[in-house]
Amino acid sequence: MKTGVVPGLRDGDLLRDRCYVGGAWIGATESIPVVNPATGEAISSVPKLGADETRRAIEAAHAAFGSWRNETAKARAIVLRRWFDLIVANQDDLARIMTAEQGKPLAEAKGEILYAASFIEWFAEQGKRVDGDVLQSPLSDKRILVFKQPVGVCAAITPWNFPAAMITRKVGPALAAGCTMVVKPATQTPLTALALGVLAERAGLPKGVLSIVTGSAKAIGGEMTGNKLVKKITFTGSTEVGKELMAQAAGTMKKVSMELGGNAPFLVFDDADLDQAVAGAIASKFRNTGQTCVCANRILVQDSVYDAFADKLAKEVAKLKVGNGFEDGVGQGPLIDEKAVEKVEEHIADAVAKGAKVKLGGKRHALGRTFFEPTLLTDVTPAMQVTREETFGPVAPLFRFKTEDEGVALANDTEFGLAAYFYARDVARVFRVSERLEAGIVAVNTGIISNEVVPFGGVKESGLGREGSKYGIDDYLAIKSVTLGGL
Ligand SMILES: NC(=O)C1=CN([C@@H]2O[C@H](COP(=O)(O)OP(=O)(O)OC[C@H]3O[C@@H](n4cnc5c(N)ncnc54)[C@H](O)[C@@H]3O)[C@@H](O)[C@H]2O)C=CC1
Ligand SMILES: O=C(O)[C@H](O)CS(=O)(=O)O
Repeated sequence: MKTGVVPGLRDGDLLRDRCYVGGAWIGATESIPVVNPATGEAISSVPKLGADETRRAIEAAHAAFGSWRNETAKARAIVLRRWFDLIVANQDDLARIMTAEQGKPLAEAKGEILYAASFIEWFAEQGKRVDGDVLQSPLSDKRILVFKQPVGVCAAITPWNFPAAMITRKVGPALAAGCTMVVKPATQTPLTALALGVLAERAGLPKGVLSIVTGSAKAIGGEMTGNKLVKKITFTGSTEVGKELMAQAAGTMKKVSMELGGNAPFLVFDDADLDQAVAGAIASKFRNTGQTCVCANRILVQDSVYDAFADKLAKEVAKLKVGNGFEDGVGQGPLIDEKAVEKVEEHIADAVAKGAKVKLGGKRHALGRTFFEPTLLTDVTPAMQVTREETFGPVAPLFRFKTEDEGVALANDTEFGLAAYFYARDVARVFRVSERLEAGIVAVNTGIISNEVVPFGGVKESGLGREGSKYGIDDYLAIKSVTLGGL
């Protein structure tokens, strides 16, 4: 196996340049380079697979489904727990592979590995609590039972910004429920996914239960959404692609789960603790260099505290260290690619052209490549692109509002509804605003909402379904009623 360029990697066997299909590691005549976004160096390469290999993975998942679903939930949990233990034991190597291919600081990557592992641990247990029902029959000669059964072969397509967690948040519940799964990771970050496959194999996951395919997104996605053997599609990524996949899946009536784009408002009311609000804004806005779907995308500050908040926030943003994720103390890695930098520049230029002011940053970092200065914009108005589009970068645009009603109306003025944050201390206001915000995930006096217990998902055009939590396994189950007559 190619070891590639991953500083400090101890177990080179985790770095795979082949795909895991039906329990075999396979290559292809063509390959796709995997590049370190911080340095531009080629780390490794992965096979350019297409519809044929995807079909092979789906058929292997179908063949494995019968025996995997017939295992007891406890037996499945034992294998998943072994996988969890191996992920935790290999946390450092997995994080190094992630930092090399995605760029996030090593400490943040280690955090993601534990976050990813938590979904395997959580759903190993949740699988054992999938119970049916015996219902009160309205007829004396009948009994009514409810069975919850695994939907079957599932297919997952995942994004580059959380190369581990977005995979385990899908594979965990699917396998715990008794389903089998084929995963297509993002083209930019396949190595973390393949390393997770190595550990799943070491954990004793039966061949075919999990496959990981890399290559042409359209060809692989087309096979996943069109193949009759696939009963569910689960996708995390942009709303645009999510809609495309949903339309493709409709042809064979597949279940779909969609975790899509966001445009999170971050409200600071006049009764907020401003220091807490600043800490929350830093945590939410600049996590993963602003490349998460739940990042604060619009920071809305009540008039009377606007200047004080802006000054405090500027002081903290100025402390953020930009650099290679392997360097100590770096809190902001590179953006994933040149296209991402151009989108950030476009949003800043549009805002300034329409009257916004750059209080801090505003341009590409002196380090070059895809590094960008953490940026604070003030006097931002709803006429600007940053209001409507997800920046997906380290830009904090500050808007003003006067009244609570105006703040909530501004916050809700978007077709997205994934996360929403606000800082306030008045209890009545906390309940009023929590209930009025149009989002699937609301955070009060905190900037971080991500753990395995929280039901994660959006409303409006941010998606369908919930991942993680005690609800996350439901999307991988089908409810069957059984009526016994003639009693
Ligand atoms: N709601 C959530 O949890 C998340 C949402 N996102 C959203 O995704 C965007 C950024 O992530 P990206 O990876 O650039 O999104 P993307 O939608 O371009 O790609 C996501 C995945 O879909 C694949 N893909 C792209 N086009 C496809 C097609 N036609 N058929 C099949 N697969 C296809 C990609 O290869 C990747 O694996 C942002 O809008 C962000 O908000 C990203 C991560 C999490
Ligand atoms: O891809 C994302 O942005 C994640 O869903 C965000 S989180 O789950 O890590 O908060």
